[in-house]
Amino acid sequence: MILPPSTLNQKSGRVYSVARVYKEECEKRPQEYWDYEQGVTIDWGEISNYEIINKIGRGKYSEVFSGRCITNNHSCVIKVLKPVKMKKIYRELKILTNLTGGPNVIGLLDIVKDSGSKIPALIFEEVKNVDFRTLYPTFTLTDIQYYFTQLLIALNYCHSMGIMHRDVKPQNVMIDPTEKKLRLIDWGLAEFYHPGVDYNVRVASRYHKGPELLVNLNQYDYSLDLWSVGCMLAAIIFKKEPFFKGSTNADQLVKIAAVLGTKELLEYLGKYGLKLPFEYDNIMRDFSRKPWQMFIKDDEKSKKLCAPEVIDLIDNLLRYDHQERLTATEAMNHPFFKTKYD
Ligand SMILES: Nc1ncnc2c1ncn2[C@@H]1O[C@H](COP(=O)(O)OP(=O)(O)OP(=O)(O)O)[C@@H](O)[C@H]1O
Repeated sequence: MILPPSTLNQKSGRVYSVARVYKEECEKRPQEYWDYEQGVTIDWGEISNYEIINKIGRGKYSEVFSGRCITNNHSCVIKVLKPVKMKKIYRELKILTNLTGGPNVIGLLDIVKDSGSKIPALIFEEVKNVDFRTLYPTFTLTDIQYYFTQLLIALNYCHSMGIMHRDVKPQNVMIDPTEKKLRLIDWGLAEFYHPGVDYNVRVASRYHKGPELLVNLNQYDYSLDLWSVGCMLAAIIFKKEPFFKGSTNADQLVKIAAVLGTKELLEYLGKYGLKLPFEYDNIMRDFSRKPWQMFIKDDEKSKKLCAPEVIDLIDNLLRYDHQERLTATEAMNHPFFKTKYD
C-alpha cells in the first residue's frame, strides 16, 4: 500500500545528533511499520470475553484492572485508556503490536473497544509484580545482574526494532521474583526513531529524565533509555531512591549537575551548539564533579553492594553526553555482568 508522505520522519533543518546504533531501523522497514498518523488497522477482540476483578493502578493516561478472560479462565490485566489524542492511542497500539512477543516485553493479548465510549482497552498478560520499594532493597549483586540483564534484553530488542521506550522507571518494570520474570510495560510514551528528527522533550518521568530532555536537546535517541537505567541502578546500589530527586524539572538538572558537575554540563551543551536554557539562570550553581565513592553508605551491606564493576557501569550510563553512554548491547557486555559475586 502506498501511504502519503508522513510528518513523522521529517528531518530537522540542522541535524546535530544521530543515534550511534539502529539509526535506520524504521527507514529500512515499510512505512506501515512506523507510520501511525494514518491510523492503524486493528483486529478488535470481543469485550464480553473479559471481566474486571479489581483496580490495580491508575496512571495519567489510563486505569488499570486485574481481570479474567472468560473463554480460558486465564487472569489478565485490562488497561482502559483515558480519552487522549487519537494519534497517541494509535502510536501505543502500533508500537505494542510491533513489539509484542519480543523478549521481556509485556505481552499484548487482545484489543477491545468499550461500546459506549469507543475508547480502546488493552488486554495484557499479568505479571505478579512485587513493588520495587519492597523488592529492590532485597537484591544481591547476583539478582541485580540477572534483572538488569533482563531489562537490557527488552531495551535492546525495542531499540533494534527502531523504538525508544522513553519512560523507563521502576514503576514500568514489572518483576515477579517467584518466576524470575521481568516485563517492560507502559509503551504509552514510546516513539519510533528516525535520524535527524526533532522529538518532544516532555517525555519520561522527572526523576528518570535524561539531561538531554532538561536542556531541550530535541535530537535525542535510544540512549535516553540507558540514562534511566543508570538512574535505577544507582538508586539500588547507593540505596538512594530515587538517585536524582528534583523538586521540579529545572531542579532535576540542578540535582544532576551537583553530581556530574556544572563545567561538564556546559561542555556537553557546547558540543551540540546549545546553551543552558534561561530557566536555569537563577538556580544553577557551579558544582564540582563528585566521585561515585561519595555515595556509598557506611554499612557493610552497602559496601558489599558497591563492587567496582557496578560503579564503573553506572559511570558509563550516567553520562551527560547521550552519545557517550553505553548502548544496551554494550551495557550487557560490561565486565559487571561477567563477574561472579557470592
Ligand atoms: N501487565 C501488568 N501486570 C501487572 N501490573 C500491571 C501490568 N500493567 C500495568 N500494571 C500496573 O498498572 C500501573 C499503570 O500501568 P501503565 O504504566 O501501563 O499505565 P499508564 O496510565 O501509562 O501509567 P503512567 O501514567 O504512570 O505512565 C503500573 O504501574 C502497574 O502497577
